[in-house]
Amino acid sequence: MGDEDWEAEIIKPHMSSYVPVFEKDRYSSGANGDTFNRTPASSSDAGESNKRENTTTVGSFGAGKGFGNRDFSNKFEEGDTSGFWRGYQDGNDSEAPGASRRGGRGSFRGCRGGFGLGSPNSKYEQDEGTQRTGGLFGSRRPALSGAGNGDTYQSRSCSGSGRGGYKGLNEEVITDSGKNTWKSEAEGGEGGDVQGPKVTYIPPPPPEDEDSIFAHYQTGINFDKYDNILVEVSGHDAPPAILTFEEANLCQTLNNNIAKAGYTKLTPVQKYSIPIILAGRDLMACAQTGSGKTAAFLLPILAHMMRDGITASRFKELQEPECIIVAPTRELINQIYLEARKFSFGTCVRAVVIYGGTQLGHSIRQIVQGCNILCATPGRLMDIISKEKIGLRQVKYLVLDEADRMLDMGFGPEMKKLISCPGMPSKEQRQTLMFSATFPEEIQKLAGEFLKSKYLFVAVGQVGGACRDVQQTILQVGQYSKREKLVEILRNIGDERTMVFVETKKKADFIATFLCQEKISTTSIHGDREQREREQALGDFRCGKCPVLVATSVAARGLDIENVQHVINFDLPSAIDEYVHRIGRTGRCGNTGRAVSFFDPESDSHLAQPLVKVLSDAQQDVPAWLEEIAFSTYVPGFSGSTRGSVFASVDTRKNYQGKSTLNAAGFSSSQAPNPVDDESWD
Ligand SMILES: Nc1ncnc2c1ncn2[C@@H]1O[C@H](COP(=O)(O)OP(=O)(O)OP(=O)(O)O)[C@@H](O)[C@H]1O
Repeated sequence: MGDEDWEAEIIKPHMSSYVPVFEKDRYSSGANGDTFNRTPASSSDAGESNKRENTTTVGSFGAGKGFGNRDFSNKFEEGDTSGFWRGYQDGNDSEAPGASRRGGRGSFRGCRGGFGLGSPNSKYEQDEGTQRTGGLFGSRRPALSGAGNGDTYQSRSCSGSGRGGYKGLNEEVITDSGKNTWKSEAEGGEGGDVQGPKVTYIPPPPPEDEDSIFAHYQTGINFDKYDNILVEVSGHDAPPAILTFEEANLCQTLNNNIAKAGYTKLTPVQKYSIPIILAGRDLMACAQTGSGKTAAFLLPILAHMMRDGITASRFKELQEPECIIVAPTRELINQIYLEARKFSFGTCVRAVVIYGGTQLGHSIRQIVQGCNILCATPGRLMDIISKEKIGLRQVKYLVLDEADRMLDMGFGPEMKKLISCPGMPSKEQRQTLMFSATFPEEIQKLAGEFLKSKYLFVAVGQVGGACRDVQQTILQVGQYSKREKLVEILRNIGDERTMVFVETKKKADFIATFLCQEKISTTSIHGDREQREREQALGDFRCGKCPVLVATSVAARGLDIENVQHVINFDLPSAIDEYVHRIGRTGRCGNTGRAVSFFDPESDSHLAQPLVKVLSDAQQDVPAWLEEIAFSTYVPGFSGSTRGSVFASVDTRKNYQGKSTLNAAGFSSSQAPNPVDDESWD
């Protein structure tokens, strides 16, 4: 997109969006069971929808093929290799780059802009539709297309035209190793080399009233048990932990905001991280999912800003934020932004969020109004920097949330570009903070490039009460029995909020559709859905309208949703760390939750050993059959990723000689008085 384009976009008025929801009320099986129908939200929707429908569904299951239950099941199990099923069963489906995305196998090809969803914003949408239809790239939209009388649910509208697929703004990338290292934004950003369809989505502004800003959920019955969790701090001259918010000596406004947020007690990661950050140290912190890492970095950063007498940000074409926070998914960065807005309430600190899948002009408009804390996904951040709307000279704090993901091969290159951008202060001149629930050894080594050599490492243990916050069950379920088992479990669960994780985007659509057919209100989120659809899906799940959310790993990290009581791993992820993040969507902040995982020995045997380790570390029952598989696939020297028996990850600075301290959180300070050879570990 050229420089002028975003300015043109700016004058477009905000348009509300129409978003599909997989919901039992709005879907029904066709009379003959062949077509999965969607009742248009209104007749005008339908009209608009049909007018714009321009979908070629050759080989896809929109063309009168089965979405009736029986057909569905037969095709799946008999291995029909036509249309959707072929793509699906090949196991590559939309995640794979190359051939399968570009068609050639008959699945999900040739759809050019066909998103037949009715929208009252016809002009606006038509513009978008025109671009999609006429453009080089096929629409990525998971169309619910209004074709003919009954709308036909097309799970994935297409994956590119004959001229090669557009790699979307939010792709899950399968690397050569087969490891899914999706990255949300970095590919094909609006200002990047790869030109995609013009993105016009403007997210609705968050509510402004104080009650909404400070809305929070209750800590759970196990919150107090956090006090017994072991914490290890490694590195030297670590400042002592604090036991209370008062000890942090924050300014009155921050204290008020903390109280309004309902925080009365520090979590272990906060007890250790807040004083470390206040002391100006770089930090790598590894703590259990849902244990308050966001506030652990936001509060001391804000405290510093207030202490330094930050001046109110004002309108300027080039903004120079003091703090940049990056996270791997759009939804997560938005959540972090909302936390930043909450804690900075009543101060002159202005937080801004920008992320892909939304109109670039909108991002720029937000920034030019003033920006002290910039929350961004990597692709959009680099776009905005290249457009010279953000200068980096004033950056004092760089935060990588889900840091292991931010540094892996998906986002690592983007992050390296960021720290070598002109103007970005060197690591000696800025404070760099990394947070995650998992820190594999190889990633810790990469992190050295970003952190001062004397950074501190905080590892919060998972033994004690918190380990039982998520009750983990592993069931041996073969591929062809999974759907049946899923329905059985969901029927037992009733209306309790449940996230169902699957491995691929197509499968997410497929399972969501299947569940709707089973009259279970379901929505889905994955990287091929339009951003407005993703946000709507999350909204519907959050408010309980759709108590089941089918998701790919795009939703595995960071999302903090009240009352998620269950996580079901319909497919296990390829890596154990991802498993840890996924089950962490439940059992947050001292609440309890359950995770059920379908283990298919055909495809999941490589996970047996790390799973046994994770289960036993968390004091969960380990099924005998799993132990047997783990034993038969025994890999000598395996240490369960980088896990120790107490901590999810440990400091891997190999020749580290400093004393690390192991304390029940908050009971004593941690000091590591012996200086270490700072470079010795790499
Ligand atoms: N001290 C506290 N008291 C009460 N609630 C808290 C406290 N700290 C955090 N919370 C709440 O706990 C929830 C989880 O926090 P947060 O999302 O920061 O966890 P996290 O450690 O970043 O999780 P993940 O690893 O999944 O990203 C949030 O709703 C947050 O508001």
